[in-house]
Amino acid sequence: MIKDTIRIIVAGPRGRMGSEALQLIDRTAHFDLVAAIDRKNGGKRISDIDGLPSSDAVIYEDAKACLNEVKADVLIDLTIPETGYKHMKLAIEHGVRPVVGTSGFTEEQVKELENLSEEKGVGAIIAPNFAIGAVLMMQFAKQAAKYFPTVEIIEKHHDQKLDAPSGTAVKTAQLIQEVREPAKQGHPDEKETITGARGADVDGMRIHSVRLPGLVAHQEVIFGAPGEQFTVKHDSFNRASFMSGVELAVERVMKMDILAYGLENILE
Ligand SMILES: NC(=O)C1=CN([C@@H]2O[C@H](COP(=O)(O)OP(=O)(O)OC[C@H]3O[C@@H](n4cnc5c(N)ncnc54)[C@H](OP(=O)(O)O)[C@@H]3O)[C@@H](O)[C@H]2O)C=CC1
Ligand SMILES: O=C(O)C1=N[C@H](C(=O)O)C[C@H](O)C1
Repeated sequence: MIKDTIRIIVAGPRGRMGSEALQLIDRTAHFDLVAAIDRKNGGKRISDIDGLPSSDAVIYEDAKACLNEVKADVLIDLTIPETGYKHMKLAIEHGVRPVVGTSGFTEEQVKELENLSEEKGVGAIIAPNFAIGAVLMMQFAKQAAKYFPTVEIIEKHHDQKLDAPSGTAVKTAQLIQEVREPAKQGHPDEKETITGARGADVDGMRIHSVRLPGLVAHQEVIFGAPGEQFTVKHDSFNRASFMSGVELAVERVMKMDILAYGLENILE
């Protein structure tokens, strides 16, 4: 079956994820890179940048100008939280469907974007993690939390990551919150002698963020009960692990008219 071409803008094309997304577009017959948004190299073409695929797509530094001048169906954003949020709003206002992997949005920002997407009838996806295994790990964690409400999340990432906790850990905690009553964990009288020792507190469950060179993206969710422990774990060893999710999101967003927060909402 011949699929309709999907015209795509990528924001953050020089980044670890953005450059991987360009390769995905390059090898996918019905994906067409029509422009990129970067904070430098305005006016150049993607093929002018060392290490990026051969493409005539023009780079814009001004996101608004890009969306005004270029006909596009989807904006893939893989930048930083403040920029990703602005790009997402702009895209929806221009009728371009955003697929956003950028992490670090606040709950209020997600809510605002949900409302905007619904109001404009423009589909959108925010995926805290595009790796299918990570999505399953989050769903299994939610399922386990019904039976094991005492839980700690340990996420481990490369040391160039800007946000902590990771978007995946935040989403995991939110999914667990749907089935777990708030309850303080640990000893009722426990005290941190060094601030932060017990990690971030979400309704009494804890999130710990590890940042080390050599890591990519890893998370374990550890459930404890008297005499037993249950762990759900996922590892991304490279950024190719995220690309099947990006591809799926680009395909699915074309048929959507509201925002989905989390890839689990579009998996069949
Ligand atoms: N959902 C998922 O599955 C995944 C999500 N992520 C998230 O994706 C985002 C990007 O990650 P990663 O690729 O590792 O990060 P990188 O730092 O490698 O890439 C980010 C890119 O965004 C660029 N950028 C920053 N500001 C702007 C701007 N105003 N306009 C255009 N481009 C801009 C940066 O430019 P410069 O180089 O000049 O700083 C850089 O090239 C992060 O939020 C990360 O958490 C990462 C992996 C998987
Ligand atoms: O910055 C990263 O690398 C990643 N960010 C996302 C997150 O914050 O969860 C997804 C993945 O963990 C990789």
